[in-house]
Amino acid sequence: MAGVAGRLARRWCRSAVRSPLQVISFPSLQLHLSGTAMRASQEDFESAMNQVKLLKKDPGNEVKLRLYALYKQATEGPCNMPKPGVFDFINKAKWDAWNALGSLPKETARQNYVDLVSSLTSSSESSTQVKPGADRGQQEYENLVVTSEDGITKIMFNRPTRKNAISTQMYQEIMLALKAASKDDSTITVVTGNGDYYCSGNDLANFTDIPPGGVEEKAKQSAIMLRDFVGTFIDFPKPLVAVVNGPAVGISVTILGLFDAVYASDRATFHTPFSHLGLSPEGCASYTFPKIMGPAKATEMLIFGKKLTAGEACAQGLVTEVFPDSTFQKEVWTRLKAYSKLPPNSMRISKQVIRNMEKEKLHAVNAEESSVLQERWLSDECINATMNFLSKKAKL
Ligand SMILES: CCCCCC/C=C/C(=O)SCCNC(=O)CCNC(=O)[C@H](O)C(C)(C)COP(=O)(O)OP(=O)(O)OC[C@H]1O[C@@H](n2cnc3c(N)ncnc32)[C@H](O)[C@@H]1OP(=O)(O)O
Repeated sequence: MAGVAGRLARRWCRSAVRSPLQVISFPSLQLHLSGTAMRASQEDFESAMNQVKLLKKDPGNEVKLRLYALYKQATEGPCNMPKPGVFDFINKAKWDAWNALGSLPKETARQNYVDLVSSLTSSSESSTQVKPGADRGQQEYENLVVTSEDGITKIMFNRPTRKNAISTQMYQEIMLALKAASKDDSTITVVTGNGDYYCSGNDLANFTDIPPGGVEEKAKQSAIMLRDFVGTFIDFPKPLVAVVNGPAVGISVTILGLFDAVYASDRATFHTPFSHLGLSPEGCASYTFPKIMGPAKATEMLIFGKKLTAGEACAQGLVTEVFPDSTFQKEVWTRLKAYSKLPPNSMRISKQVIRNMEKEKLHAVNAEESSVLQERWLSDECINATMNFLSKKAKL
């Protein structure tokens, strides 16, 4: 283990830790954070405070609630306050958000708070550059092509030479693209892949970019990023559709349980080889998959790594409908264009009604899965499997 970690460590690059501690104050919820975050210097703190003051837009109640919850968790630990009454709407929403963090450690909550504020500053910068409804992204994103047409924003994974494996930068880009899509004037958002694959999951080379803090620090940063990434899907407010053009692996499969519809080519396969990689499920699949397909079928996928055909995934409820590959694009886009003309507010509200009861639970599951994976990434089983893939000794 030490030898392998050492080999990984030698490949580590820079990655100076930028951890601003910020104070955010908006009229409806006065949120203050004081004290010192784990890795934030006083200088970072002051500069971050200034950045927050420059935010042009109120980030909205959902984000403010998350900030509130993380702040409370970071400063007071798990929620142990009595639940406010049902008619005390604001305090109940705050209590719900805090309580949903369960036993998330104070340190992690503190760091997540800092990261959230940092992502707010970058997404507000990007949203000022993005024109709603316009083709927005070819130069803005390195690993995505984002277009908006006919009321549909399409987010396409664009690393076909690596089977659309999701690099660290790509996780960030997907979060930014989703945040922009949630605010643009499209009615439906679609995620798809360029090339023969939909997505080969996490880029296994992500774990070779180790920061000065070492593998433990890397695992911690990855868990934070994973939690934020999956959280963006949980909170996505509009109908979200996956157009699965080819094989899908790992995290690109697990998050399908958070989509509102999944259309698949009959070339697509669905594979979550977590045990083979020394990992454990993420993307809320430990909760959504047993719900969707029943525990026995979920076990075959999530524990034994059984690869499903598109037809099998459809029979088990993970996929909405399968199309022959030869007509896949035409049929799916014709259908989506028709759906995109439905009244947008009605669709959003229906999604809320269908999903909102589950949100709290999903955030708690996400936090738990991310913290379990933080440990897994440091295990011999996982390090050896990653090294085997990277040294070309193993493939799925
Ligand atoms: C960090 C925060 C979040 C983490 C969340 C946890 C997520 C978990 C997961 O997603 S687990 C799943 C991880 N994915 C894999 O294990 C897939 C690995 N890839 C393969 O087994 C194969 O590449 C394949 C079966 C997907 C495709 O095989 P084949 O058709 O033979 O193509 P190649 O192997 O030649 O692939 C072409 C090129 O792409 C590189 N590549 C493909 N997938 C990945 C990947 N996931 N990570 C890194 N690189 C990948 C592959 O190495 C080839 O590169 P090369 O041309 O050899 O340089």
